[in-house]
Amino acid sequence: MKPKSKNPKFTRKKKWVSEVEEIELLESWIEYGKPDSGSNPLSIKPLSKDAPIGKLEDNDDENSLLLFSSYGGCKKFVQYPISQKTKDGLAEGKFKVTTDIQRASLPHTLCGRDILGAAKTGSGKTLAFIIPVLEKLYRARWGPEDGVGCIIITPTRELAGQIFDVLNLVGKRHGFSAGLLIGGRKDVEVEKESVNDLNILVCTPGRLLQHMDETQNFDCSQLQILVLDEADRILDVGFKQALNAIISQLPKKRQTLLFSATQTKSIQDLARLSLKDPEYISVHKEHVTATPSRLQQTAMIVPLDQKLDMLWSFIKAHLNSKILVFLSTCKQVKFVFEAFKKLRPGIPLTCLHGRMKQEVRMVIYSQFCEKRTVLFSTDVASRGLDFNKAVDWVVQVDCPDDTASYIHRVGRTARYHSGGRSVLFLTPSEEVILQKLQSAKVPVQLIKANTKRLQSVSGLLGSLLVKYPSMQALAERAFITYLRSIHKQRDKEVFDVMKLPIEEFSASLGLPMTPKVRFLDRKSRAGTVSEKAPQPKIAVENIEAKTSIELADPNQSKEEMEKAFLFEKETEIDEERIGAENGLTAVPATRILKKKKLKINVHRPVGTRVVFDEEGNTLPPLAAFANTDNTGCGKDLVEHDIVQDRYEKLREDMKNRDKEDKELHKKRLEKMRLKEKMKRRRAAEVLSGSDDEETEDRSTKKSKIYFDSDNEDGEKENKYEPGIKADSISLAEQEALALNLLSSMHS
Ligand SMILES: Nc1ncnc2c1ncn2[C@@H]1O[C@H](COP(=O)(O)OP(=O)(O)OP(=O)(O)O)[C@@H](O)[C@H]1O
Repeated sequence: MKPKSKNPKFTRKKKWVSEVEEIELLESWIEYGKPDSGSNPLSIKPLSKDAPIGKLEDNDDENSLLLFSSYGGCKKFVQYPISQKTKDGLAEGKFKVTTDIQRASLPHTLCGRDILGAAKTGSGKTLAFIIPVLEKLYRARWGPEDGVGCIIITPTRELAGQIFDVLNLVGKRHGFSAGLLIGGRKDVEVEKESVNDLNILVCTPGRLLQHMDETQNFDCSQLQILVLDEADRILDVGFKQALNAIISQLPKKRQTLLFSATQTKSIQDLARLSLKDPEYISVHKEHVTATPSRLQQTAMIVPLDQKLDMLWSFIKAHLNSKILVFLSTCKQVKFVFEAFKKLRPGIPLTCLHGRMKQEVRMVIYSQFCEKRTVLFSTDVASRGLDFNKAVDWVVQVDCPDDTASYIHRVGRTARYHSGGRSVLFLTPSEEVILQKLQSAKVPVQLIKANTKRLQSVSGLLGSLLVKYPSMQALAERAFITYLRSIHKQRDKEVFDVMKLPIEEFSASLGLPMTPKVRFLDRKSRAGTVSEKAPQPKIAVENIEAKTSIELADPNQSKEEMEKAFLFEKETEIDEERIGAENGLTAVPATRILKKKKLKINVHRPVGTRVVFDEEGNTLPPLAAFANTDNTGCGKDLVEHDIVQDRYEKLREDMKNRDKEDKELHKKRLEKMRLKEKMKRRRAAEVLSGSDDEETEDRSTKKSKIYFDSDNEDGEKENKYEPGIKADSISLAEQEALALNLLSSMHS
């Protein structure tokens, strides 16, 4: 029974389901459930006695309809007891055959039951909740004057936009009004005026709460159905407060649908949502893997300081692919995007992160849907997004927070019936996550990268940082935010900031000095690290500032390049080896961190202060940083040497680059001059054609014409030899002069 509206505005005036439509609806049900002869056609009995009867919620004051829960076997949408309007919408969207999750959940959701739906990424969960939403309101004869009947909550704005599009497509034959309420849009005031007239809200938690708090008369008291897409994320701590506040304002009597590829089963979460006997529908159970079977997943061990080299080389080897690259922080995304853009890999690059303006985010999202590019992104693009044309590769440069995050990230490829590939870069200390993935039924193959094809970019990044001072700040922020993100990770078994080669990492970003990270005592850190695990020691001296990058062989085919780069030698996940390495890391990292009170200074990198030694020479500030204990003189020197060394290399590199630039400039000038000369000669020939007899005067005339066109004031001046009047020398003389100049430049 539809709840009675307290608000006079919401009294039902119009019947939205006409008699004819109602009969059509019933006929479609009758078609699949033979009614007993002579029985009331509105009370349909199940086909078999064993099949459970799901009592459809009273959709009409007079009639109570029955629906079979055993519709699970129907493969085509046209066979379902849904309205013709929804069927038409589905047909227009070219949705004919149901997917597993749709087939498994629709019989329950259409009966009005609460469900927790779990199915692999890209398996069609969106339609699995859009259809019952439309049907619920349709059967309740919901109309514009009834206000908000459904709320769909989703964690990101892009995903909300995507769901809104599907809703518009499938529900366009219905008369419901729907609105997209997401943050970052300026028109919140306009939204406030119309939000009460909307029937279906697709929103992010923040914006919905804003309306609940600020919009006058905002009324959800008649809500019929609530959907949480990416439910586990919405129920996560990040959204906890907002969600609790939202739920407290919704009526308890409603249908609630939770969907995700990684579903929550926490009793607390379910209690928070006041679910009523929810059905747990998981199509995972029947599958061997938790990820799509068409997804080829690989992982590589890459030392932290070689990650950018690896990423660069990967991109260069896959220039014809659509690649989605995940990094852990906005600053990293910004830095890698800006730096790689300047280095021009030969494929368009874009980036997406939460700090961007919403309009820009939307443009980038739709660009990536259309074009073959590389998109650097934070986890803002990790859930739900269905990039139109298939993503070929998902590259996880930084390790995901947990297995759920991994599943969602790789789920951006291999969607519906298409295939895809993914690669995960793991630092040696993060290798343990592979075990966790395996136990979560995620089949990842550990492969070895072909290091012969690895192209180093750290030297180039160093030069970029010198050339573009703003890049230096970006690199510092990328460095610091990455370390902070690792420090903040909950799973200390996988993430241990103490195990990271910090100096080398800083150098790999092109930073001449390591920005200050306030670890407590560095000396004790060194001690703890050596106790725990062997580090990939890559000497700073070895990171050569290379000034050029090899270009990928254009004659090589795409497949060849990819194979050569990645699959030098593939190995299965070696459980014993992981176990052995785990043995080395037996000391729980949390304890060490607690004792040391790790603090990372974000605001004041040491690199901004100049320190002088006793003789007045400038010392790199890192030397001061190294001097954390009174007796650490030797260490200071080592630190100093390393930094000095790096400085020298950078300086040398810059000198070489300057030389190259000058040469280039010279050549360019030379070309210009030759062009000018040719122009003059041509002008001279034109003039000589009109008067062959003239010689002396002609040359004057010609130069006059030439110089007049160059100088609007009519002032004649020789471009190359100031002080010599152009019309005082002949053309032959001018040419000789130019040749002389050129030859002197060459020498
Ligand atoms: N029945 C269907 N017939 C044809 N295509 C479908 C059907 N259901 C879904 N799709 C298509 O499959 C793709 C993935 O669907 P959807 O985005 O709903 O997946 P999802 O399960 O929600 O994924 P994620 O877990 O990543 O959010 C979309 O392009 C969608 O159009």
